Amino acid sequence: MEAKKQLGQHFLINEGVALKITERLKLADLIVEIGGGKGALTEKLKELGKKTVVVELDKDLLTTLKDKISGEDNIFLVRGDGRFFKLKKSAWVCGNLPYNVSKAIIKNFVFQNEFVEKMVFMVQKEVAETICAKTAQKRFSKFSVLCQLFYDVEKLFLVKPGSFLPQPKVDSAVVEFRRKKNLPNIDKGFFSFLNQLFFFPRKTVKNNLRIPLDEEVARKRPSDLTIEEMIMIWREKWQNS
Ligand SMILES: C[S@@+](CC[C@H](N)C(=O)[O-])C[C@H]1O[C@@H](n2cnc3c(N)ncnc32)[C@H](O)[C@@H]1O
Repeated sequence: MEAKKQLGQHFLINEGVALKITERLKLADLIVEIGGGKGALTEKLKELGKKTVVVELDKDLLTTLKDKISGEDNIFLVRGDGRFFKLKKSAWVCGNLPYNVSKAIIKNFVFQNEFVEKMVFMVQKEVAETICAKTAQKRFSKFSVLCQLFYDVEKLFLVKPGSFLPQPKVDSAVVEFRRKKNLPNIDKGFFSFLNQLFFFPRKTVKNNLRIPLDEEVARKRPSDLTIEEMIMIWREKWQNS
């Protein structure tokens, strides 16, 4: 079966990488893997002996996967879309994500943080850098903020194109998300505020928000603010404006 480009199918052929990913999941009770593919990661998850749900969008691959895990009581295959998959109980989430929708999949689980203590994802190297970027760094963006609001994030290691078949044109990296002990006290309104704050990322905070602000803050770009400063502006200025 040919790999489907539109589904970001680059299958892992480096067992060492699969092992390094699953090692981070040893303490999970329930694991959800997004994009099972031909089962490179699923097979290593099988060895952990944890209850595992594998979500795969491509029904042809589900047939391949079913053969690989036959006789396993602990592994459940589901045809589904990682961008919309809803958790009903607490789980640790992992996956070698399809590049084109990796951000949408990550957002889906970030917004279900009450169920997800840990996530380990392989993504394009630049996406990993965006996830982990800090205030004022080149890649610090709205997506970095979304990832770091509820999670401490860490880039674990790089993976070269030769670890996949077919080979992608870009490098990959594995990132870990660990839920923070103290979650920020925000509600849905904060996300509308964030959209407005980053509406024109290159413009100033003042231009984006159009509310009275301290002069020093007003002149900054959105990406020059820390997450704590964003929350403070939202609470003290935006909600009262
Ligand atoms: C990069 S491959 C990884 C496959 C396998 N886990 C591995 O490591 O070899 C990504 C997998 O995600 C699947 N996929 C693509 N879009 C998806 C989506 N929206 N939801 C769930 N799976 C998806 C693809 O069919 C493919 O099997």
